[in-house]
Amino acid sequence: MTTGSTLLTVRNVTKRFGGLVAVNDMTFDVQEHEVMGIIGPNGSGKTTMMNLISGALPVTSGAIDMRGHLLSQAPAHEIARLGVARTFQLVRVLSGLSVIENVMAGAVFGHRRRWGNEARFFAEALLERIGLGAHRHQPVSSLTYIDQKRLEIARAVAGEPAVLLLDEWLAGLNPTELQIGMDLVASLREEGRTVILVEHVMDAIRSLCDRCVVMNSGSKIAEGAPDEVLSDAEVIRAYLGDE
Ligand SMILES: Nc1ncnc2c1ncn2[C@@H]1O[C@H](COP(=O)(O)OP(=O)(O)OP(=O)(O)O)[C@@H](O)[C@H]1O
Repeated sequence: MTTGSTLLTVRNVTKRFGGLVAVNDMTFDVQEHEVMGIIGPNGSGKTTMMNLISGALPVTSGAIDMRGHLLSQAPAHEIARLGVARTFQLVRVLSGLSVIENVMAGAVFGHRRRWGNEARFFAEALLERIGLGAHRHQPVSSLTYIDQKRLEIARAVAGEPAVLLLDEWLAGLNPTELQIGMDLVASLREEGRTVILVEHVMDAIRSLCDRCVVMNSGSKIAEGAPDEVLSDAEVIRAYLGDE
Protein backbone atom coordinates (compact mmCIF):
# COMPACT_ATOMS: atom_id res chain seq x y z
CA MET A 1 0.00 0.00 0.00
CA THR A 2 1.45 3.38 -0.94
CA THR A 3 1.37 5.87 1.87
CA GLY A 4 -0.15 9.31 1.58
CA SER A 5 0.14 12.60 3.40
CA THR A 6 1.08 13.08 7.02
CA LEU A 7 -1.73 12.11 9.39
CA LEU A 8 -0.13 12.42 12.78
CA THR A 9 2.84 14.39 14.03
CA VAL A 10 4.59 13.84 17.34
CA ARG A 11 6.88 16.74 18.22
CA ASN A 12 9.35 16.80 21.10
CA VAL A 13 7.02 14.82 23.34
CA THR A 14 8.22 14.11 26.86
CA LYS A 15 6.44 12.23 29.65
CA ARG A 16 7.75 12.20 33.20
CA PHE A 17 6.50 10.09 36.06
CA GLY A 18 8.02 11.97 39.00
CA GLY A 19 11.77 11.70 38.44
CA LEU A 20 11.47 9.04 35.73
CA VAL A 21 11.50 10.21 32.10
CA ALA A 22 9.45 7.46 30.40
CA VAL A 23 9.28 9.27 27.03
CA ASN A 24 12.09 11.65 26.23
CA ASP A 25 11.76 14.27 23.49
CA MET A 26 10.16 11.95 20.93
CA THR A 27 9.57 13.28 17.41
CA PHE A 28 8.11 11.30 14.50
CA ASP A 29 5.37 11.41 11.86
CA VAL A 30 2.81 8.85 10.77
CA GLN A 31 1.63 8.92 7.15
CA GLU A 32 -1.89 8.07 6.00
CA HIS A 33 -2.25 4.37 5.06
CA GLU A 34 0.98 3.51 6.80
CA VAL A 35 1.59 0.71 9.28
CA MET A 36 4.15 2.10 11.68
CA GLY A 37 5.80 0.02 14.36
CA ILE A 38 7.12 1.24 17.68
CA ILE A 39 9.69 -1.20 18.97
CA GLY A 40 12.29 -1.27 21.72
CA PRO A 41 13.40 -3.25 24.75
CA ASN A 42 11.17 -3.71 27.82
CA GLY A 43 10.51 -0.49 29.66
CA SER A 44 11.68 1.73 26.80
CA GLY A 45 8.47 3.79 26.80
CA LYS A 46 6.45 2.26 23.95
CA THR A 47 3.17 1.78 25.82
CA THR A 48 3.54 5.19 27.43
CA MET A 49 3.92 6.69 23.91
CA MET A 50 0.69 4.95 22.85
CA ASN A 51 -1.03 6.22 26.00
CA LEU A 52 0.04 9.76 25.14
CA ILE A 53 -1.37 9.47 21.60
CA SER A 54 -4.71 8.05 22.81
CA GLY A 55 -4.90 10.61 25.62
CA ALA A 56 -4.94 7.98 28.37
CA LEU A 57 -2.05 9.99 29.82
CA PRO A 58 -1.34 13.74 29.46
CA VAL A 59 2.01 14.77 27.95
CA THR A 60 4.47 16.59 30.19
CA SER A 61 5.63 18.68 27.23
CA GLY A 62 5.59 18.63 23.44
CA ALA A 63 2.76 18.34 20.93
CA ILE A 64 0.81 15.58 19.17
CA ASP A 65 -1.23 16.79 16.21
CA MET A 66 -3.65 14.95 13.93
CA ARG A 67 -4.97 16.77 10.87
CA GLY A 68 -4.63 20.13 12.58
CA HIS A 69 -6.17 19.00 15.89
CA LEU A 70 -3.91 19.19 18.91
CA LEU A 71 -4.46 15.77 20.50
CA SER A 72 -2.00 16.55 23.27
CA GLN A 73 -4.40 19.19 24.62
CA ALA A 74 -7.56 17.08 24.30
CA PRO A 75 -9.23 14.63 26.71
CA ALA A 76 -9.30 10.93 25.75
CA HIS A 77 -12.99 10.90 24.69
CA GLU A 78 -12.37 13.83 22.35
CA ILE A 79 -9.32 12.08 20.87
CA ALA A 80 -11.46 8.98 20.24
CA ARG A 81 -14.07 11.13 18.53
CA LEU A 82 -11.36 12.71 16.38
CA GLY A 83 -10.51 9.22 15.14
CA VAL A 84 -7.95 7.48 17.34
CA ALA A 85 -8.98 3.92 18.31
CA ARG A 86 -6.95 1.41 20.27
CA THR A 87 -6.66 -2.12 21.52
CA PHE A 88 -4.96 -3.05 24.79
CA GLN A 89 -2.22 -5.46 25.89
CA LEU A 90 -4.87 -7.37 27.82
CA VAL A 91 -8.08 -7.90 25.87
CA ARG A 92 -10.77 -5.46 26.94
CA VAL A 93 -14.15 -6.41 25.52
CA LEU A 94 -17.54 -5.64 27.09
CA SER A 95 -18.17 -9.03 28.66
CA GLY A 96 -21.86 -8.47 29.49
CA LEU A 97 -22.70 -7.96 25.80
CA SER A 98 -22.92 -10.27 22.81
CA VAL A 99 -20.35 -10.27 20.02
CA ILE A 100 -22.43 -8.07 17.74
CA GLU A 101 -23.35 -5.67 20.55
CA ASN A 102 -19.65 -5.14 21.20
CA VAL A 103 -19.06 -4.19 17.59
CA MET A 104 -22.17 -2.00 17.51
CA ALA A 105 -20.83 -0.18 20.58
CA GLY A 106 -17.69 0.56 18.56
CA ALA A 107 -19.82 1.86 15.67
CA VAL A 108 -22.05 4.01 17.90
CA PHE A 109 -19.27 5.58 19.96
CA GLY A 110 -16.55 5.74 17.32
CA HIS A 111 -15.24 8.38 14.95
CA ARG A 112 -17.93 7.98 12.28
CA ARG A 113 -21.04 7.41 14.37
CA ARG A 114 -23.79 5.06 13.26
CA TRP A 115 -27.04 4.34 15.06
CA GLY A 116 -29.72 1.62 15.24
CA ASN A 117 -30.05 -0.56 12.18
CA GLU A 118 -27.26 1.22 10.36
CA ALA A 119 -24.89 0.28 13.20
CA ARG A 120 -26.24 -3.29 13.23
CA PHE A 121 -25.83 -3.85 9.47
CA PHE A 122 -22.38 -2.31 9.54
CA ALA A 123 -21.37 -4.51 12.50
CA GLU A 124 -22.73 -7.63 10.78
CA ALA A 125 -20.73 -6.95 7.64
CA LEU A 126 -17.60 -6.27 9.66
CA LEU A 127 -17.97 -9.48 11.69
CA GLU A 128 -18.46 -11.43 8.49
CA ARG A 129 -15.29 -9.95 7.03
CA ILE A 130 -13.25 -10.61 10.13
CA GLY A 131 -14.44 -14.24 10.36
CA LEU A 132 -16.76 -13.94 13.37
CA GLY A 133 -20.08 -13.82 11.51
CA ALA A 134 -21.26 -17.19 12.81
CA HIS A 135 -20.63 -16.12 16.42
CA ARG A 136 -22.41 -12.80 16.31
CA HIS A 137 -25.19 -13.60 18.79
CA GLN A 138 -22.99 -15.44 21.26
CA PRO A 139 -21.88 -13.97 24.56
CA VAL A 140 -18.32 -12.68 24.40
CA SER A 141 -17.33 -15.10 27.18
CA SER A 142 -17.92 -18.05 24.83
CA LEU A 143 -15.25 -16.89 22.38
CA THR A 144 -11.75 -18.34 22.26
CA TYR A 145 -8.85 -16.01 23.08
CA ILE A 146 -7.95 -15.34 19.44
CA ASP A 147 -11.60 -14.66 18.63
CA GLN A 148 -11.82 -12.18 21.53
CA LYS A 149 -8.77 -10.50 20.06
CA ARG A 150 -10.41 -10.42 16.63
CA LEU A 151 -13.48 -8.93 18.25
CA GLU A 152 -11.38 -6.23 19.85
CA ILE A 153 -10.12 -5.20 16.41
CA ALA A 154 -13.62 -5.35 14.93
CA ARG A 155 -14.90 -3.08 17.69
CA ALA A 156 -12.06 -0.60 17.17
CA VAL A 157 -12.47 -0.62 13.38
CA ALA A 158 -16.27 -0.25 13.64
CA GLY A 159 -15.85 3.42 14.46
CA GLU A 160 -13.85 3.89 11.25
CA PRO A 161 -10.92 5.48 13.04
CA ALA A 162 -8.36 7.60 11.24
CA VAL A 163 -5.66 5.69 13.08
CA LEU A 164 -5.72 2.38 14.92
CA LEU A 165 -3.31 1.78 17.81
CA LEU A 166 -2.45 -1.86 18.45
CA ASP A 167 -0.54 -2.34 21.70
CA GLU A 168 1.11 -5.77 21.68
CA TRP A 169 -2.02 -7.14 20.10
CA LEU A 170 -0.19 -10.32 19.03
CA ALA A 171 1.11 -11.07 22.54
CA GLY A 172 0.07 -14.36 24.10
CA LEU A 173 -0.92 -16.10 20.87
CA ASN A 174 0.27 -19.61 20.04
CA PRO A 175 2.02 -20.11 16.66
CA THR A 176 -1.21 -20.97 14.79
CA GLU A 177 -3.08 -18.02 16.31
CA LEU A 178 -0.11 -15.78 15.64
CA GLN A 179 -0.38 -16.50 11.93
CA ILE A 180 -4.12 -15.76 12.02
CA GLY A 181 -3.41 -12.54 13.90
CA MET A 182 -0.70 -11.45 11.48
CA ASP A 183 -2.99 -12.19 8.53
CA LEU A 184 -5.64 -10.01 10.12
CA VAL A 185 -3.26 -7.08 10.58
CA ALA A 186 -2.04 -7.61 7.01
CA SER A 187 -5.65 -7.33 5.81
CA LEU A 188 -6.04 -4.03 7.70
CA ARG A 189 -2.96 -2.85 5.89
CA GLU A 190 -4.33 -3.93 2.53
CA GLU A 191 -7.52 -2.01 3.28
CA GLY A 192 -5.36 1.09 3.56
CA ARG A 193 -5.84 1.67 7.27
CA THR A 194 -3.36 3.70 9.23
CA VAL A 195 -1.99 1.65 12.09
CA ILE A 196 0.55 2.24 14.84
CA LEU A 197 1.63 -0.97 16.47
CA VAL A 198 3.78 -1.75 19.46
CA GLU A 199 5.13 -5.24 19.05
CA HIS A 200 7.82 -7.57 20.35
CA VAL A 201 7.26 -10.17 17.61
CA MET A 202 9.99 -9.23 15.13
CA ASP A 203 8.55 -11.37 12.32
CA ALA A 204 5.41 -9.27 12.61
CA ILE A 205 7.42 -6.05 12.50
CA ARG A 206 9.29 -7.25 9.41
CA SER A 207 6.27 -8.46 7.51
CA LEU A 208 3.66 -5.87 8.54
CA CYS A 209 5.36 -2.52 9.04
CA ASP A 210 6.22 0.02 6.37
CA ARG A 211 8.40 1.82 8.84
CA CYS A 212 9.33 1.68 12.47
CA VAL A 213 10.61 3.87 15.24
CA VAL A 214 12.94 2.32 17.80
CA MET A 215 12.85 3.53 21.42
CA ASN A 216 15.41 2.96 24.14
CA SER A 217 15.16 4.49 27.62
CA GLY A 218 12.38 6.79 26.40
CA SER A 219 14.29 8.20 23.41
CA LYS A 220 14.16 7.49 19.69
CA ILE A 221 17.38 5.74 18.65
CA ALA A 222 16.46 4.79 15.08
CA GLU A 223 13.73 5.18 12.48
CA GLY A 224 13.26 3.64 9.05
CA ALA A 225 12.29 0.49 7.18
CA PRO A 226 12.21 -2.58 9.48
CA ASP A 227 15.14 -4.39 7.85
CA GLU A 228 17.22 -1.24 7.99
CA VAL A 229 16.62 -0.46 11.69
CA LEU A 230 16.85 -4.09 12.82
CA SER A 231 20.36 -4.30 11.43
CA ASP A 232 21.40 -1.00 13.01
CA ALA A 233 24.27 -1.46 15.48
CA GLU A 234 22.77 0.81 18.15
CA VAL A 235 19.43 -1.00 17.95
CA ILE A 236 21.10 -4.39 18.31
CA ARG A 237 23.09 -3.09 21.29
CA ALA A 238 19.90 -1.77 22.93
CA TYR A 239 18.23 -5.16 22.63
CA LEU A 240 21.30 -7.08 23.79
CA GLY A 241 21.56 -4.77 26.80
CA ASP A 242 18.00 -5.74 27.63
CA GLU A 243 19.02 -9.41 27.88
N1 LIG B 1 1.84 5.07 35.30
C1 LIG B 1 3.15 4.99 35.52
N2 LIG B 1 3.72 5.49 36.64
C2 LIG B 1 5.04 5.41 36.86
N3 LIG B 1 5.93 4.85 35.99
C3 LIG B 1 5.42 4.35 34.86
C4 LIG B 1 4.02 4.37 34.56
N4 LIG B 1 3.84 3.78 33.34
C5 LIG B 1 5.04 3.40 32.91
N5 LIG B 1 6.00 3.74 33.81
C6 LIG B 1 7.44 3.52 33.66
O1 LIG B 1 7.84 4.13 32.45
C7 LIG B 1 8.82 3.35 31.78
C8 LIG B 1 8.34 2.98 30.39
O2 LIG B 1 7.29 2.03 30.51
P1 LIG B 1 6.43 1.51 29.28
O3 LIG B 1 5.40 0.59 29.82
O4 LIG B 1 5.98 2.66 28.47
O5 LIG B 1 7.52 0.70 28.47
P2 LIG B 1 7.35 -0.34 27.30
O6 LIG B 1 8.42 -0.04 26.33
O7 LIG B 1 5.95 -0.34 26.83
O8 LIG B 1 7.67 -1.70 28.03
P3 LIG B 1 7.17 -3.22 27.72
O9 LIG B 1 7.79 -3.59 26.42
O10 LIG B 1 7.75 -3.97 28.87
O11 LIG B 1 5.68 -3.20 27.71
C9 LIG B 1 9.09 2.14 32.68
O12 LIG B 1 10.21 2.43 33.48
C10 LIG B 1 7.83 2.06 33.51
O13 LIG B 1 8.10 1.47 34.78
